[in-house]
Amino acid sequence: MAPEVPVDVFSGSGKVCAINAGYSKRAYVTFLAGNGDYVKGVVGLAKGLRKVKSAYPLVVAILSDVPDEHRQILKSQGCIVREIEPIYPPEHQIQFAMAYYVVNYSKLRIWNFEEYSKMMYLDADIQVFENIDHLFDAPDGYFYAVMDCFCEKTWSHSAQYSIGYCQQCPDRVTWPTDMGSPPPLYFNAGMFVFEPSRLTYDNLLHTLKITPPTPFAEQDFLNMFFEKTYKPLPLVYNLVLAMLWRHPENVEVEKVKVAHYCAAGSKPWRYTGKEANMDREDIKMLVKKWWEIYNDESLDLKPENSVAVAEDETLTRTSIMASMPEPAISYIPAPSAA
Ligand SMILES: O=c1ccn([C@@H]2O[C@H](COP(=O)(O)OP(=O)(O)O[C@H]3O[C@H](CO)[C@H](O)[C@H](O)[C@H]3O)[C@@H](O)[C@H]2O)c(=O)[nH]1
Ligand SMILES: O[C@H]1[C@H](O)[C@@H](O)[C@H](O)[C@@H](O)[C@H]1O
Ligand SMILES: [Mn+2]
Repeated sequence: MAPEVPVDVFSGSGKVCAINAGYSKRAYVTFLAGNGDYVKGVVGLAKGLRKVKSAYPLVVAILSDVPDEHRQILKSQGCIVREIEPIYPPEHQIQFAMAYYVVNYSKLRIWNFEEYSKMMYLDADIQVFENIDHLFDAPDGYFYAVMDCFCEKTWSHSAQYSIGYCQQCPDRVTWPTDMGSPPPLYFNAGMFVFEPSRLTYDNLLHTLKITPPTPFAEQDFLNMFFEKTYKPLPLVYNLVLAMLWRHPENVEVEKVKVAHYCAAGSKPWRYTGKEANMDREDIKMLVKKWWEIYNDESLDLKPENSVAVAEDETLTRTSIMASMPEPAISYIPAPSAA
């Protein structure tokens, strides 16, 4: 059934904006920084979402250092490219679990994408194997994400790691009473469902200003900020690959809907098989599945839709986006499921 089309938000263009139509108030969103190879991850993700016939478009929040050539590739794959300003944490001596994690604070800008009522954030190193659109139907007012695992070396700075505690198997090592109460549930921030909101956005930025950075950067920050509204999703919605060898009893790999290639050495576009655990059959299978999607030309955006991209680029920017830096955003319809 055709959704109701509300008032045109394109200032003075007189055109009805599909962004504002009911069906397009939801979108997937990812984040891209720099001129490196993460762009491949976004292309793979765009194609993966098309393969599973997602009904919603993929917005890519990019920093200004993403080269033009990469922006064009993303648009040609049907992505909605939105440039965002970087966000920095307050200055502080801190060692991030990975030095580049500092860039991820900029992700907080996606709370300002208020023309969407609900969004699902996916890291560029994520791939979807099944349609997960139904997660948008989860009740509003919560922050949905999958619980993380604390067992990899990236966690060696933490109290959890030092005593061998992991929330994925809380009975293995019980939390010692002399360490206070056990930490609250902690999610991996590579995948989450949230509601953009100016109020939340302002609050996030304000709170960040008074919050010293910590090793997992915005992931720690979001865990703290959304502690009370966090609702855990089943593991199949974000399989952090280390789960395969850290908690095999919790994983049924054939049921996984979303794989997160975050384990050291597992990014498919950099995969060599040499790092620890990377010679596992399940890892090889998941890397192969990623490449099959990435290389599948039938999943490229069809040329007839690309024309729509070019036409839409001539539209004036919405007032909501007027504060965004150039280049102007472009809107394209949800990628065809064909
Ligand atoms: O040079 C880069 C580095 C990162 N990214 C983007 O930032 C995301 C996060 O980086 P990784 O996927 O490499 O990080 P991890 O999965 O190891 O990190 C986890 O912890 C991070 C802490 O900052 C974030 O919360 C991230 O979403 C979460 O999955 C990438 O997917 C990608 O979307 C880039 O675009 N370019
Ligand atoms: O975000 C991080 C990262 O993705 C690591 O690779 C993983 O081992 C951690 O559990 C997670 O918190
Ligand atoms: Mn990731």
